[in-house]
Amino acid sequence: MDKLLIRGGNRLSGDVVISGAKNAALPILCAGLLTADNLHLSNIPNLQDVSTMLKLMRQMGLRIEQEAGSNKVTLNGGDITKLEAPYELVKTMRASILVLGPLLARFGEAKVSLPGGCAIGSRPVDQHIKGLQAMGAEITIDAGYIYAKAKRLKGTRIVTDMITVTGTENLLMAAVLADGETVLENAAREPEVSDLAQLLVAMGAKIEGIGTDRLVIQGVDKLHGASHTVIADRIETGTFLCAVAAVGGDVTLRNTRSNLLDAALDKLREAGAILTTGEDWIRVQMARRPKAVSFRTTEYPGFPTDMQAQFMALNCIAEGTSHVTETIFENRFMHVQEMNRLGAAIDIEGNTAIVKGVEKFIGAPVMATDLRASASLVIAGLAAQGETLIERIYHLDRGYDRMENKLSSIGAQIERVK
Ligand SMILES: CC(=O)N[C@H]1[C@@H](OP(=O)(O)OP(=O)(O)OC[C@H]2O[C@@H](n3ccc(=O)[nH]c3=O)[C@H](O)[C@@H]2O)O[C@H](CO)[C@@H](O)[C@@H]1O
Ligand SMILES: C=C(OP(=O)(O)O)C(=O)O
Repeated sequence: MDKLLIRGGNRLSGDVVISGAKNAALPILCAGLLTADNLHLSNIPNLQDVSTMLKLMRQMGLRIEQEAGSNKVTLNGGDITKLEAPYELVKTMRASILVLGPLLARFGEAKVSLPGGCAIGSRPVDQHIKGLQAMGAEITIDAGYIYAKAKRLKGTRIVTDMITVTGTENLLMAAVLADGETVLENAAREPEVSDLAQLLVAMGAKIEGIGTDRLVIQGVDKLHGASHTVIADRIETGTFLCAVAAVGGDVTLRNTRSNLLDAALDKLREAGAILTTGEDWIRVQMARRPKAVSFRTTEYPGFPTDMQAQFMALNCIAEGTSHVTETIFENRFMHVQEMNRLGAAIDIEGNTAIVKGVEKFIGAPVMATDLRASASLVIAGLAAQGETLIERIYHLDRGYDRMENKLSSIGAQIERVK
């Protein structure tokens, strides 16, 4: 199993090109199930979850063309034969639940494995199911599979109990081919939801309220092909910004947008980073020890839960004490124990971590437990004195496009070892 070996202490400098967003690319690939025409997609990131999603799509009968070494993918859903997402693929990637809405909307039938609970929380899909049932689907759950059937989904008003990102995306993809009007209240406003909605509009869908918490969809009979460029990955962007803020340096991130992560950028400025931004770049300069910053995670446009662990790494070596409150997932502090192994001083009280800044991390062997926890350990390793060996980095590979290559190119000493 691959591991990452990091020798900490190097300042970072140079340019990094940010990839397309994982959390936009995954639902967008599922939109390929909604039409028999070609979807031409660009800026698809090269990461494990995308490979898994493409494998799932191929199994269903989608034709996929992908030029080697390019970030372009063409999908054709003209010959879909298998309306099923099996456990073997769903268990490695939660986003595979996103095939449920499109399959049901276009083919009236789907069999999708229930995604298992994972390290960050129980993550049920009851809101996806409740919404589809409200649209007239008959849904049963048997032996770990969701069996869904509907002659044609019917538009209706759906109010989800909480804001759910993939729940909104699943119901949106169901609603675009439903009969009549669907109103999604309490919709997620994450930029990745809007990116999916923009693609659906390019395919002929009728959607109003994009970017708001109320999406109004007029169902159409058929969608057609389209071309779309996936938005920049704001979480990859934030991860690199945190790395520079933790170890110091001067780095410009290209192909990204500062207005996708305002809350995180405010916190970085508070921590002492100097940020300058252009239309598609962000420059970060850090020449001091970071200052501790307190925050609570919330839905977009608030501080993203997917950046909590990386900022925790920064706080560990900051001047002062911070309070970090996680409000989205009930078990997203798995990195705390590993950071304490690297010399951090973190206590947990309920859903708040109290982080007392220490002078430095000291390198040690640690274990990655989930995707963003892995990224936070990489940041800790880059800032640490001595060597850090991170095990189980398959979590990192799920969601980052060649992270160690990008970090090496700006001066980090990081290598993949067996
Ligand atoms: C592939 C993808 O886009 N993943 C992102 C998506 O995950 P995901 O879409 O799974 O996260 P949700 O927004 O659905 O989850 C928010 C909260 O609602 C709960 N919930 C959700 C659905 C449901 O049917 N019932 C229920 O109880 C969840 O357990 C969680 O506590 O949004 C999360 C929150 O920004 C991010 O951390 C993930 O990176
Ligand atoms: C939790 C995440 O992803 P997923 O929903 O795919 O598990 C993430 O991207 O941080």
